[in-house]
Amino acid sequence: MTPLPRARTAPTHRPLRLAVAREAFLTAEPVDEMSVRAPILTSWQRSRAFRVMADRPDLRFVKEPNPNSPLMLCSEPILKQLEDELTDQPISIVLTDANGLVVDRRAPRGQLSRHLDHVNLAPGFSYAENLVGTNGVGTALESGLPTLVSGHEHYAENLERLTCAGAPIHHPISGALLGALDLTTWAKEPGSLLLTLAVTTASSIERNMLTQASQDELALLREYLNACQHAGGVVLAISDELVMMNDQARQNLNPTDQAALLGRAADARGLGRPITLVAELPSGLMARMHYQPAFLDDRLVGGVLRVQFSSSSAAVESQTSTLVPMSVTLPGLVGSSPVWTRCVRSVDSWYRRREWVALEGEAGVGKTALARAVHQRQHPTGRVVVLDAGDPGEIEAWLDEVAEALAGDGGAVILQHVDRLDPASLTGLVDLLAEAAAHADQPDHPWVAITMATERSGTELESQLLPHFPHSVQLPPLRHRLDDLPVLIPHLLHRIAGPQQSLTCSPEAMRQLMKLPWLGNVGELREVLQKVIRLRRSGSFTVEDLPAQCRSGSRRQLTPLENLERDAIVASLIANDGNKERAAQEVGMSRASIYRKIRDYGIHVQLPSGRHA
Ligand SMILES: Nc1ncnc2c1ncn2[C@@H]1O[C@H](COP(=O)(O)OP(=O)(O)OP(=O)(O)O)[C@@H](O)[C@H]1O
Repeated sequence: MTPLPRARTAPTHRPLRLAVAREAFLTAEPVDEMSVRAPILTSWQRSRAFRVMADRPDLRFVKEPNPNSPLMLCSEPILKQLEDELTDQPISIVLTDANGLVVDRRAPRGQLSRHLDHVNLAPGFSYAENLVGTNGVGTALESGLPTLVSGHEHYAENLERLTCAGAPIHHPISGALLGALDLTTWAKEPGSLLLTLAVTTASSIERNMLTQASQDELALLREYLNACQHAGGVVLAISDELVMMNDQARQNLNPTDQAALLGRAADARGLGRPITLVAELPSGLMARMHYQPAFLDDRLVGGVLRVQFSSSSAAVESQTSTLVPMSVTLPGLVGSSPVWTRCVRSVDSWYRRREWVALEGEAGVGKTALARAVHQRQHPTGRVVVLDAGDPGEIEAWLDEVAEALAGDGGAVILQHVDRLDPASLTGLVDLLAEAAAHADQPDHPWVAITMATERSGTELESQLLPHFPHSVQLPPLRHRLDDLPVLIPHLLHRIAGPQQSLTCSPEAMRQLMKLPWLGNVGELREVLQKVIRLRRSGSFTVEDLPAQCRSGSRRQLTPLENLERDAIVASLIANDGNKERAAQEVGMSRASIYRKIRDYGIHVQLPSGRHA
């Protein structure tokens, strides 16, 4: 049984002082800390950081609970017994999943039940702390500890008539947080024993799960060991609660690739049939994954993923360097994620061979910065001419500038946004490049790089311009290399505010920034940090210092493969004018899955028609 921390079990019995303290907190006045228990004050601070509105909490319907989830099935007999024991007591039993979604509620008919309906403490609604603020369910889940929240300790005004005792439920083997068991009664009722009862009930559910889980997991373990012995190579096994990974996977794959594989395995885990998937991992390895479901009798208990690596050029290149690309340090640029490092290394080696390069990618990913930096690494004071085809002004004059730059002595010429040129101007540029390409191997001739967006198939650009560029490199969007944020943020703060600045990013702000999609990439990150610096120039900035657009978004950080999937869904929604059914078909998932993923990934798409999908 989980021990009860005393501070969480002894609510203040001074409701008036507590109400005054809460009022002071909500109006940003100094709070008498003697009136509020420390865990409650900490939770209020989190609620404020989450922007919960105390007078209007976000009591939203999220989804119908799944009655067949392992948590629900294992809890059922325990909840039934408790319900029988509590007959006629004004106590409601609430079960939630790990996200605070209420999956079961049992309450005696009458006033309490009606009040719970009124405050949406009902199946399908979420009581997560980031939506509702301090409460027995959300705060127990957020802190991972049994928590009693009574009357005015609730952050939301409309919960102050209640006392809630929440106890987290953990998986008995993996220790993963599965949900919370909450007992709710009127605030005027004594609540001290409620928390003890909540904790013992949560423990009974965990014990019940252990009995069930050991059978399921033994069945999965058998399949996993079988695959390790007979298939060799990288093997993973995954169930709802458990992940197993053999030594081959741990020793040969870097953590980002491991996370990507686990993300893909997690996607496949609900499938009852075998499938084979091919995907490029963040390091560039091409992985061929064979997923085999595992059953105990007729019940799906998980699946085993066997992984082979194909000999694509990227894979071979990566494998020869123990799967992690070697890093190249470039002036003014930072980043150590394998995808970014691989691009840097490639462009740098082509530059050193004086071979021209086309850099592709979304706005702000660093195409121009990378082309400039590889040149400056070799020639710190060398000539760099950057000409923007996206804003050429008078086109004849722009082409003259290009001709002059190409005729110059050595150096680098970077032509930005060439995909934005109209066909006639593109032909003019192609003629100039064709002439320059004839001398490209001479040492005093400039090295040329072009930048462009990724979509280009079937265009004149592809047929006329790209043949002059023996190499193309696709720069990854920032959301596919979020592990670079911890180095990018201090670097950009330093660049924006100069070496004197002492501003740092707090861990909680970093966690929030890692959850955002960064559609404008490093350029957008730079703008966000510029705004932060305008308001704060020293200390550590928090979520509250971030611009409003950065405070919402998906609740968790997505894995690299989840990010790829998110992008595919967004592209498909746009291509299908927001029709979710057609988009689901196109990306090969069920209608229910696409709805779930749109919600999980926090997707909001503005269609060209101006509508939102
Ligand atoms: N790895 C990096 N390290 C440090 N700064 C970076 C990095 N990548 C990009 N930046 C910075 O981000 C900003 C945007 O980069 P850049 O202009 O090169 O993007 P781009 O891909 O050429 O964008 P666009 O297509 O919109 O012109 C620049 O200020 C650049 O210095």
